[in-house]
Amino acid sequence: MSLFGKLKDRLFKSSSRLEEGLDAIVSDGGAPEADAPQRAAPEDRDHAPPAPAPQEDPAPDPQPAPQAPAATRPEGPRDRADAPRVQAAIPQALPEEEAARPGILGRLRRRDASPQVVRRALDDAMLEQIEELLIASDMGVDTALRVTANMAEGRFGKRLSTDEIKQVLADEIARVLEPVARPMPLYPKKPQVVLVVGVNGSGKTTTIGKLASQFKAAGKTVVIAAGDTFRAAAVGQLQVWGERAGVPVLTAPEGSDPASLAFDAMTRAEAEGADLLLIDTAGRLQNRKDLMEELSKIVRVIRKKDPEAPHNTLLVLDATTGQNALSQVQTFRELADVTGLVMTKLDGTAKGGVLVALADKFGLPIHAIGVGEQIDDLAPFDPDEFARALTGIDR
Ligand SMILES: Nc1nc2c(ncn2[C@@H]2O[C@H](COP(=O)(O)OP(=O)(O)OP(=O)(O)O)[C@@H](O)[C@H]2O)c(=O)[nH]1
Repeated sequence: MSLFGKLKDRLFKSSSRLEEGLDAIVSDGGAPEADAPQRAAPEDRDHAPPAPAPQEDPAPDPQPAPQAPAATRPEGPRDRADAPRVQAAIPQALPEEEAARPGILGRLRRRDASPQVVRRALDDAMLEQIEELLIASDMGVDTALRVTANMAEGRFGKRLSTDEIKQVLADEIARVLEPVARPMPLYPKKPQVVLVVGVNGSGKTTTIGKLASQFKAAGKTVVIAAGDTFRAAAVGQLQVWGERAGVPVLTAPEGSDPASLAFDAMTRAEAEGADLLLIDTAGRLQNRKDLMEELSKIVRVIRKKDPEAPHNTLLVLDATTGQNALSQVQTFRELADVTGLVMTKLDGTAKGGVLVALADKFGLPIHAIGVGEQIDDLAPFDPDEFARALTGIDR
């Protein structure tokens, strides 16, 4: 199955909720009409999206991982724009004499070629209903308002079908997501230190395992440090993932100082000439002050070896927590200098919309998304693909 198929399949809960909601909204006050190609004016997009922010990072490695293999990348919007033309070509393919003939068969065929669809005029009431639907899919009030306002621009009063609304919605969502969709930058620095933070259970361990596996597959040497030294189970889990990924995991006795482990891990990674050092950390938000001290001590100590470390601080967020993810970003930004996000558990949640809210509110890069528990279930974040999966657009 293609990556798009997998993502769409796994985002089923979000997309089906949106899809059903849109169907109900259009039916409520809409009327069936011939499926003339009343496409939602793509030319309305003259307020062009800002170009994706250039990576300020100095000289990123030309082969950043994780990257989707080119073959699995979805088609871009330009490819999609071609689709209606292909569909529109089908009725024209009728044999000439049959199309000209006013007989029953000809009329039937023509009717088949233009099935009825329900359309509804885009008005304030409809926009409000769409807004509510987006809020219910965890997009948050501000983002839902912005997305619907953009949808209305140049389309107010136009009659739209569910499919046309889905397309407009997907375009608007992709516009919000485009500036933040950036793979984790890689630097020529050895070792590049990646501090991984997030609340317990958000998927840090799993994400570290998946990242280690992908970096290794991309030819990088990786070392993992099990920095949550207070929880033996967490260390054990990380060791399992290290084995799966074929990457060494440095551990320390239970209850020992995580900063001292981080220092030892730096020493080893340097000695071995490792490309990357991934440091797991504790996620006990119950005592914020302790956690802040613990994280800042890790940073202080590794900076004795490299004043620029950590080069990345990844915040791992569990998508199933919905709006809670927003407050986690706020909190962790106070605890650490978060440079990018990884969103996990997007499979099987109806709360995928939170990612749009996160992009809109914080503008932090989203490096990757977790779509399952297996080692290869970490996908690069592709805004167009995600927007289509979220809105339930079929390929
Ligand atoms: N379905 C799904 N499950 C995931 C994903 N990522 C992680 N998980 C599961 O979420 C649970 C918690 O993941 P961990 O990686 O242990 O989370 P953690 O943040 O390290 O948690 P602690 O070890 O408690 O600090 C595990 O059961 C994982 O299998 C994902 O993308 N999709």
